[in-house]
Amino acid sequence: MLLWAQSHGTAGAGCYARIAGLGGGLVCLLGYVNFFAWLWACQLRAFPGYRGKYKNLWLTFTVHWETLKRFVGLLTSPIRRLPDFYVVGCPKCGTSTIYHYLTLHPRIVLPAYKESRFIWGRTGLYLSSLRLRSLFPTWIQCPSGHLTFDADPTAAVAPKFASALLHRLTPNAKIIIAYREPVEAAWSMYRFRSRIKGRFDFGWTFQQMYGLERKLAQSSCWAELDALADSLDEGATSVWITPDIAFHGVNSSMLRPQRIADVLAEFEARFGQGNVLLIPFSALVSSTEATMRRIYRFVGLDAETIQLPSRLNVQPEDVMELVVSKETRCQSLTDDAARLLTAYYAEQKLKFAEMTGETFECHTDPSIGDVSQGSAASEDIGSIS
Ligand SMILES: Nc1ncnc2c1ncn2[C@@H]1O[C@H](COP(=O)(O)OS(=O)(=O)O)[C@@H](OP(=O)(O)O)[C@H]1O
Repeated sequence: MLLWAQSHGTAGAGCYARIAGLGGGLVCLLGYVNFFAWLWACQLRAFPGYRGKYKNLWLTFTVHWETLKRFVGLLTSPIRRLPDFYVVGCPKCGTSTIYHYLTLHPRIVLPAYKESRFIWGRTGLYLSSLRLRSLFPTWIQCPSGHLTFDADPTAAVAPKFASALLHRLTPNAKIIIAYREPVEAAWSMYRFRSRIKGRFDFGWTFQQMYGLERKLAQSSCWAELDALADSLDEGATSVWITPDIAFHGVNSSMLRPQRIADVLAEFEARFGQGNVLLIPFSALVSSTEATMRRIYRFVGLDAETIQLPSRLNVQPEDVMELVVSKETRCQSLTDDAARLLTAYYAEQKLKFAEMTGETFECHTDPSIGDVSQGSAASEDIGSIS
């Protein structure tokens, strides 16, 4: 080529440069297309609600901007921080409110997302320290004396696996667990999930969603996750999950994550009791400001001098990229749902009470979660699964 360019003088050299430029451009374009397709397969798997937000991924400017940010995130992983603390649950227990208040503290630096969904493949099915770092600020953005965190309550879906993974990657992290009367929280999740546009279960009835989750509960995925947790406990520093595991994790967000006794037991077993803070939903609702100051103190931040709004109710759609239908399907808990959910959580509630001495306060309806209804409904649970 060089000899050809010499024999054809400057015109030949210009032509050569153009061909090289075109070739280079094509390689970059193919690389980008490849990365884009891979990244959005991960994003949509971990966060099906994105489908409602972005109708046509390829034609949306913000999607390309997000793609570039994630590319830079992955490239610069080695100089990024790992989270100092996690809000691991439970869903529908005020985690968006907690997240919002955390963002108000001057010594807290925001992660890329409110919920990383890292354990469900946000950065691919290979889960390692470098992949996790890519979602958090660099050491320059988050210098010493500052903290960063992840508020991902989907960790409560598979607490054994999540605690084993997070403990392996960040053994000194602190853990915050908000909890709420589980029947009420599960019902809140049903109402929410059935209104997220773009999800396959948009508009579903409670029976449909309950049936799906009972079916997913039969899968061998949960045993696979437990085996992965064992390998992490034995020293593995990274694991691969499967697309099937990711699907089960993301779509089991109504029933499983309210198994509060299991969530608490798994995280305490790995991180130690002193590093786990339980936040009752009732305290968050009645004294949001004081509860947030408690959280700041727990993670080692100044809690006294900062000004806070007194009582905000932040909804997940305010802090996540979701489109939620305004139509509110059947607001109050149906008798049928109350029976099924009460039976489902009866054992967990007793176990939690034994572990902590805490009881649950109900906000929507004091009759919710009456354990006496439990045995009558246990047959229904069997028949649906
Ligand atoms: N301050 C305050 N007062 C009263 N209620 C509050 C408050 N903060 C959060 N909430 C209620 O918490 C529910 C949302 O919880 P999450 O943000 O954890 O949801 S999610 O898991 O992120 O989807 C959602 O509950 P439901 O209204 O029952 O759906 C919010 O209304």
